[in-house]
Amino acid sequence: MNKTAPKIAFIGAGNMSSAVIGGMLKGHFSAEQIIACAPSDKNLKPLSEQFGVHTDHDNARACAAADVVVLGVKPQMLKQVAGDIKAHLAHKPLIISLAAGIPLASLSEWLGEDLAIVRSMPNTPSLVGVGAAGLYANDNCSAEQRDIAESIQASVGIVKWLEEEALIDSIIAVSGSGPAYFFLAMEAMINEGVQQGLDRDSATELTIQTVLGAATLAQNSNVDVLELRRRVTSPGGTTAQAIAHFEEHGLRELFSGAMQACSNRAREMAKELG
Ligand SMILES: NC(=O)C1=CN([C@@H]2O[C@H](COP(=O)(O)OP(=O)(O)OC[C@H]3O[C@@H](n4cnc5c(N)ncnc54)[C@H](O)[C@@H]3O)[C@@H](O)[C@H]2O)C=CC1
Ligand SMILES: O=C(O)[C@@H]1CCC=N1
Repeated sequence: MNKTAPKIAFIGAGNMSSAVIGGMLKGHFSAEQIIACAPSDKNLKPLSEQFGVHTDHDNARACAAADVVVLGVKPQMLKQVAGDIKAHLAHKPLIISLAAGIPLASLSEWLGEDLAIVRSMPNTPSLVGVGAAGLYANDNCSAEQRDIAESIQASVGIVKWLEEEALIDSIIAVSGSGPAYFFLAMEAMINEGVQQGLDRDSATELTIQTVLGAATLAQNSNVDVLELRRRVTSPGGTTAQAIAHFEEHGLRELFSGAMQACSNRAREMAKELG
């Protein structure tokens, strides 16, 4: 393996692969090192035009030349793709699977029991360098391979190594799917802002800045989010009314239920697809 500039093949070039590739290029990786594969040009063209990475329609050829193979296809496609590339992994590249709900046991069975495999659960804010990922490696991974997996994810955001594979399903519930919860909340806030008379552009800009501001403040404060909320909430004031409405209507239970549904679905997918 080329330790300084490993060749990295992304199999699947959709939302998540594009987000990681885009973020990597803003970090210390070069377009020269990266090849993205997909059946059609629809996803590949923007990647070659925007980022200048190599592209190919041939998964097997890209895998045969790679030090690291990142599996970025839908979980439903993974078994078939694994079957197509298995014969081209004799040089034992590091495999990184981004797939939700596909356990290491299935990946090893489909690709080769002796391969070093890391499960990674990133999220789409990787594209702008503020991703959050959880990693879990099988016992075949060397320290050097763990470092490579970590350096790919660390170039696009924060990384947490997990003690148990099952915790990948918790990472999905918190950060893998998490951006969607906030996009939904933002959509609702924008629509209500418009309902109350703001123009859509202003409502959108103010909502985005508020979410960014809250996250940035939480990240840079030495107090917890509960205290930060208290500081917004004047007794007898406006925020208190909004928070009381959320509490009365079970916002906490809604989050718990949604996040449990999320990780339960990952476990179901493992039974259906793994
Ligand atoms: N979208 C997200 O926020 C996250 C997704 N993931 C995981 O990332 C993986 C990819 O998800 P998305 O990027 O959202 O899906 P997507 O549908 O946007 O991308 C899938 C890509 O695979 C390509 N593809 C389909 N068949 C192929 C084949 N036979 N060979 C090579 N490429 C093929 C498609 O052309 C497309 O480029 C999934 O396993 C998902 O669980 C993980 C974390 C977050
Ligand atoms: O919805 C999904 O299945 C993927 C995994 C985490 C985020 N998106």
